[in-house]
Amino acid sequence: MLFKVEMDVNVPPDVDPARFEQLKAAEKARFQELQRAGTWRHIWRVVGRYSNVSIFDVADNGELHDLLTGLPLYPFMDIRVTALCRHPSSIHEDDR
Ligand SMILES: O=C(O)CC1=CCC(=O)O1
Repeated sequence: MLFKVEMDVNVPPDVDPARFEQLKAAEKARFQELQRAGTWRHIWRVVGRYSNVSIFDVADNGELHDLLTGLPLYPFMDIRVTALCRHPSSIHEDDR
């Protein structure tokens, strides 16, 4: 199942900068692991914001929930999820 996931990262003003850099490094490592696995299919930066738009390919809602809530930056994120399905005109067989 494909999902569009929009993530806004909110950096708390009082966060320890070194701690936040550690969390960002952990987030990047987890992202690249999931990207290699084909689960986190795409990511784009939203211009001018500390936000991204991503496409996830997971088995079900529960898998996506567990994955998102386990992200290192999850405590600092606002997340919006939109379920997607294949457009009938798509030429891509894997759009589902
Ligand atoms: O920078 C972000 O938008 C948050 C994030 C997601 C994957 C990653 O490496 O950082």
